[in-house]
Amino acid sequence: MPQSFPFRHRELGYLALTVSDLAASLKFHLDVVGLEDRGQTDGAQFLRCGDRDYQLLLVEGPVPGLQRVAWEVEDDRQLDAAFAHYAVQGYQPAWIDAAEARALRLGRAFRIRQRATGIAFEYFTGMSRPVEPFRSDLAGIDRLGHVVFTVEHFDECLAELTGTMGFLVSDYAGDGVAFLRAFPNPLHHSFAIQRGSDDHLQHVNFMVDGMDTIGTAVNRLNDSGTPIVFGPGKHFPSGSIFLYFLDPDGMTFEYSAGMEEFPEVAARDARRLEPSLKTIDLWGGRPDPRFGRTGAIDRGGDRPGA
Ligand SMILES: CC(C)c1ccc(C(=O)O)c(O)c1O
Ligand SMILES: [Fe+2]
Repeated sequence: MPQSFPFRHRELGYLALTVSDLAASLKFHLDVVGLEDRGQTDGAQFLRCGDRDYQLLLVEGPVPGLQRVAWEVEDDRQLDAAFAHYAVQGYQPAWIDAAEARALRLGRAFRIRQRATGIAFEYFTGMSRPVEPFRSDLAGIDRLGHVVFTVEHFDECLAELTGTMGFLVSDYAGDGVAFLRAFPNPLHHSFAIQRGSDDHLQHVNFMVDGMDTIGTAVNRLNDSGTPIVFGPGKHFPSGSIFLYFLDPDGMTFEYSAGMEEFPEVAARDARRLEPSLKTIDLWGGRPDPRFGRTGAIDRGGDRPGA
């Protein structure tokens, strides 16, 4: 991390997703995935798996995919610094208005659009905090973990993420995958990109509390008719045990247990891992063809910063 970088992330805050049938997706996320229902406002469904009010926001629409990736920064000073930084860099950041912030249960937030992909990034502070800690008896989820995109212009995207957007590379798999941490958050990756022939959502990850939870999930997913598309297996880069499955729209979600953490100072350098299937699954599994295929990137609309 360059010492001069002007803002500090807290964590990946929430993801806003479009789903084609909100009732079906809500049932899936409550009864199969194990998220907590935090209610609806203006047709948007809030779902929780962490210490803030929500980590997933579902909105019904014709094209399933990602609306935005939202990052919590450490405090209001960091938010103002991030806004000023993006303004100087020519991103034209736009604050959301007070009514939208209230509807989203946030203090303040602004949005930009990533140049290489058109992905909307939101930065916020002040999401409301429930008094009760989150507990997922069904699925043992600890938190929203990371989001991964397939991108057409991989090199430009990576240069932007590490150049102007404040991410650090934890590992590469060949020259086709980069795992990125949101400085100074210690997780090996909160964001990753893989090289592809177009831009789309690859998967959304929930971190869970252990191997038993992954094993139990295999049976729960099978019993509910949820397609498992990769795993259980073991990722070499982060050292996690993983399981990928599809939501009702065919978007890929992942449970993973365990992840390397990085110190803020004197972190190890990024490794360039061999681009083999073994790097992705040390146990020798192979993904189903549906793995990481579905999920459009919403590049427009009527939201501020869009
Ligand atoms: C297959 C994808 C890109 C992948 C690879 C490795 C890890 C990890 O090491 O944790 C992931 O989480 C992935 O999603
Ligand atoms: Fe993942």
